[in-house]
Formats: sequence, structure tokens, C-alpha cells
Amino acid sequence: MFKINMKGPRGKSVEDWFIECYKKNEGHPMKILLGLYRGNYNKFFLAVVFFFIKHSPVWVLPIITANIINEVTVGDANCWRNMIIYGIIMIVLIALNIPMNYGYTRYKSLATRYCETGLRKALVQKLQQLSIAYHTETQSGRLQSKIMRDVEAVETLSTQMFLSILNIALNIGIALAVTISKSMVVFIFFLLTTPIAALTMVSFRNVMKKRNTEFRKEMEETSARVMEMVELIPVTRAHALEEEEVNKMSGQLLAVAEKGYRLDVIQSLFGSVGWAIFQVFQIICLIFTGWLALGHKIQVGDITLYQSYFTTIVNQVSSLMALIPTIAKGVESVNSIGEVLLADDVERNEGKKELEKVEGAFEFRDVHFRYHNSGHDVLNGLNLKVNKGETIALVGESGAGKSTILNLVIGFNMPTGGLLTIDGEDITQIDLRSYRKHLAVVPQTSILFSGSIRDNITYGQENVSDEMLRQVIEAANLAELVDSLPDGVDTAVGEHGGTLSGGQRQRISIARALIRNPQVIVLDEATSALDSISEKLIQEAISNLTRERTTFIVAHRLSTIRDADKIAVIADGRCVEYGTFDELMALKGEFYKMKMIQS
Ligand SMILES: Nc1ncnc2c1ncn2[C@@H]1O[C@H](COP(=O)(O)OP(=O)(O)OP(=O)(O)O)[C@@H](O)[C@H]1O
Repeated sequence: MFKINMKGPRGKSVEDWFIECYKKNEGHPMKILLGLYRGNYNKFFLAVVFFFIKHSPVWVLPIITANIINEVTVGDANCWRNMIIYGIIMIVLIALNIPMNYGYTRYKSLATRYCETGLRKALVQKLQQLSIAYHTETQSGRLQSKIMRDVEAVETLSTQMFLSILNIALNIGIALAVTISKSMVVFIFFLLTTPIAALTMVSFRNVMKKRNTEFRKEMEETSARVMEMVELIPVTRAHALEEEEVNKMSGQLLAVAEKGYRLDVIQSLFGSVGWAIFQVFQIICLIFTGWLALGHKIQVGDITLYQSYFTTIVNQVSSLMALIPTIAKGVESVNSIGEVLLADDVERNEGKKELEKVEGAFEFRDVHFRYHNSGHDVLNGLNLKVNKGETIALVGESGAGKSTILNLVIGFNMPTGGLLTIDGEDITQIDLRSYRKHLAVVPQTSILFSGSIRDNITYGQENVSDEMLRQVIEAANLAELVDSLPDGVDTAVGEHGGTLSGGQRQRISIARALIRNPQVIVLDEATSALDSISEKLIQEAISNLTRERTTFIVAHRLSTIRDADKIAVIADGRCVEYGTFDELMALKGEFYKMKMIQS
């Protein structure tokens, strides 16, 4: 039965414990690995015990076979009785294999799944804490690979470290111990020939590994190309380039086939050569032990015993060597996960002032901001005052710094100079989570997830009544759409809201903001042109949303901000003009010029 305890040691949550373990053992992957399993060593111990019993027929059978042959050849009087006892012993051991295998798998899996889940939980928690700047700079594909592939590699490493190596050591140890107890000469023979046999086999495996890697890389390239091809299908179709795409893919598929063929040939060649070499060593062992038996230095039956143990030892030594790349990969993955768990770019809210209520008055006083990877300030002494409940539209050329201002208002970035206050409080001194409870963001590109319209609108809000939801749907001009759908508000929107139009997605984003009943709204207007009906529906939804709430809106179409209380023209990271629509038009300055160009 699956019952996994996901608590870390010392009463900590597993996520916190894992992050602490990484910090404490930074730079020592093996110590980190040991730390992650703290509290679970007993499971590995039990797994090893079960494994030992499960595997016992492998080393008991050669002893029994040798004994039977010895007794038969010598003509022992108790031969029959002993054979029955040996048979019973073997049957018991074989029968034990099934429960022992269950026990082994159970304890091994409970331990490794604990570590695997704990690492993924720790990564997920950390990703939620890391700053937006971190996420902007880090490719999401890399993070996904850390959560899925690297954690899997750590799981494999754990199994290899804690179980395979123990098992190998145990097998070799038993084979050598039995050999030493029976014949010192054969033991010395093993010591001299095993490394040569194992190394010869490993060197063949290495050549094969190279071909394998070439094939794998070609497969990865193919899968990347297939992904790209599928994503490009609408563009390809629109430009009638289907044939070219098919030809391009055919070339790639042929390259895979060629690499695959070369791998097959090499694999079979080296497989047979490796096998032949191994057999030669076995024959050497057989002749050597046969010669010893002829000289009565060992018994006849012992020949089969040594033969089996020699095979076991050579196989185990070469498995041990084959583990090296897996271990190296696992260690690399422990480090790769550490890059995220040890990252320090997190938002710190602890001990800062919590805001119970937000009125929505903002002031930028000589605010400067510079991205850490940039050589110059993007905001250069911005001064701006926004009163409670006002709508302020930010306009300006592309790259002027409008989105940067919105990110400061959300608290994604902090000023690098000057002061930004919310209701008179310095933004750097407040608990941003408490502030953001009163904030809603409508981004330029609506971000929907695969779920129903209801799920997307009520995201993160509990106990939303149907009545409340209906009001919001109406205010966001979604009622007609929702009523026309077979499942109404419970209709699934597909991945990223793929079954909806751009305008419909935007209105769902607006409804999501409305349902939070926020005091502050940050709205980055979509740049894509919409037809006039869609535009009107959105404008109405926006004015329902922004009524009596402090709103920062980045407007790309100047016609849409006629009703804004104030307009700030941003240029070179400063506010260069400020006033109402009519005031700025009368001024005949930057805003007037922009308006003239757009009209
Ligand atoms: N993460 C970043 N790292 C470094 N520089 C950045 C980053 N984000 C934006 N910038 C730079 O900051 C400047 C202002 O960008 P911002 O996105 O605020 O402009 P914007 O006025 O919103 O432009 P647009 O209207 O095109 O969206 C630009 O020069 C941009 O290249």
C-alpha cells in the first residue's frame, strides 16, 4: 500500500529541509544526496536486505551445483538425501524471490519517490518565490527540464549509489569470499584476470557508447525539428511551403536512419566481439580450474562453481564501470537543481509592513531604475503623482519605459534610486503580498490556462457565488458569449484559451480582474488591432473595471484614453507632459504630435 511520509527531519516541511540541505552542503553533491535521504536510510537498509535474500539463488546455486557434482563423482553414501535437501533449499530460496522482490521494490521506491517528490516540491516552491526578473531571464524550458529530467537523474543516481553499488559489492564480496575459502590459487587467478577481462569489455562498451550518443543527438535534433515543424504548420500552409518542409524533414529522417544503421552494425559487431572475448576468458578459467582438478588441487564439481563466480565477478566489475557515466550525470543534475534552490533572487516580505487596506494613492519621486544587465537607467528621475481612484494613462514611444513603470507599480521591480510610495508608504518597506491582494493586472497578452471560463475568471478566489460571477460576466461584456456556449460558464477554453478569440480572451482577463474587486488596476492595453465591435465591447468592459479605482493604463491607441483623468507622456524614462486629453492637445507638444501621426 502506498503511504509516503512527506515530512522532512526536525519537523520541517520537506521543501524547507531540502533547501536547507543544499545550503548547508553547497558544493558537495554527495553530501547533499545523503542529506536529502535523511530519515529514510532505514528504507534503503531494508531494501538491501530484501535484495540480498532475493538474489541469494545466484550465489547459492553454484555452491549447490558443485556439491552435487562432487558428491555424485565421489559416490557419497548420503548423496540422495543431500540432493533432496539441496533441492528443498533452492526451492525455498526461489519461492522467497517473489515476496523479497516486493519488499525490495517497496522500500526502494518509498525512499526514492520521497526524494523525487521532495525535490520537485522544493523546486516548485522556490520558483514561486524567485523574482519576476529571474523568470524573465531564465528560459522556461530549462526550468521544466530541471523539474522533470534532472530530478529523474537524481533518482537514478540514488538507486545506483545506494542499491546497485551495494549489490555489486555484495556479489563480488561473496564470490571472492567463497573462492578464497576454497582455493587461494583460484582467488589469485581471479584477481589477475578479472580486471583485464572487465577492462576489455568496458573498452568495447565505450566505443558503442560513442555511437549511441551520436544516435541520441540525431534523435534529439529530429524531435526538435518535428516540434518546430508542427508549430510552423499554419505559416507553412499559408505560404504553400508544404513540399519544402516535407523535403527538409525527409533529409533529417534519413540522417537518423543512417546513424541508426551505423549503430546497429557496430552494436552487433562489438556485441559479438565482446561476447567472444568474454568466452575466451571463461575458457581460460575453465582450463585453469580443469588443470587444477586434474592435479587434485580442487574437486571436479568446483570447476562449475568457479566458472559461475568468475562470470559473476567479471560482469559485476564491468557493470560498476558502466555506472560511472550515470553517476556523473546524476551529480551534474544535483548541481543543476542547486542552481535554482540556491538562487538568492527572491522577493523578501518577512517583517515588512502589511497593508490591511489600500486607498490607491501613488507618488513617484525622482525615481530611477536600471535593469541589472543594462548599462544605463531606463527611468531617469521620474516624478508622477496619482491620486486615489484616478485613471492615469501612460503613453510614449516604444522603449520609453512604460512597461517598466507598470512593473514598479506591481512591485516586480524596485526603484534603484528615488522613492515610490503607495498611500504614503515606501514600496520597498511593505509586504508586497498584502498589497497585491488589492491589485489586479490585465496584461497585454491575456494568460489563460486550460480549464473552464469559470476557472479562468475565479482564479485564486474562493467561494464565488453564481450571482457574483454573473455580474462580473456582464460587466466584462461576456454575457452574450457565455450564453451562446453549450456549457455556458463551464465551457472549457482549451490550452492557453485556444478556443477563444483574442478579444474574448481579453474580456476574460478583465473579468478576472473585476472579480477581485481591487483598489488598484494595472492594465497593459493589447497592441493588436481589433474590429470596431470587439474594440467597443472591450472599452466598455475596461471602463466598468476602472471606475473609482486607481488605474495605470499603458495605451497604444490614443483614441482609447480620451476619458482618462490624466495622461503622462513618457520619454527617456521621464514624464515630459502631464494633463488631461484636452489640455495636452491644446499644449500642441509631444502628445499632440503623436495623436496627429496616429490619426
Ligand atoms: N529585462 C530587461 N532587461 C534589460 N533591459 C530591459 C528589460 N526590459 C526592458 N528593457 C529595456 O528597457 C527599456 C524600456 O522598456 P519598456 O518595456 O519599459 O518600454 P515600453 O515603453 O513599455 O515599450 P513598448 O511600448 O514597446 O512596450 C527598453 O530600452 C528595453 O530594451
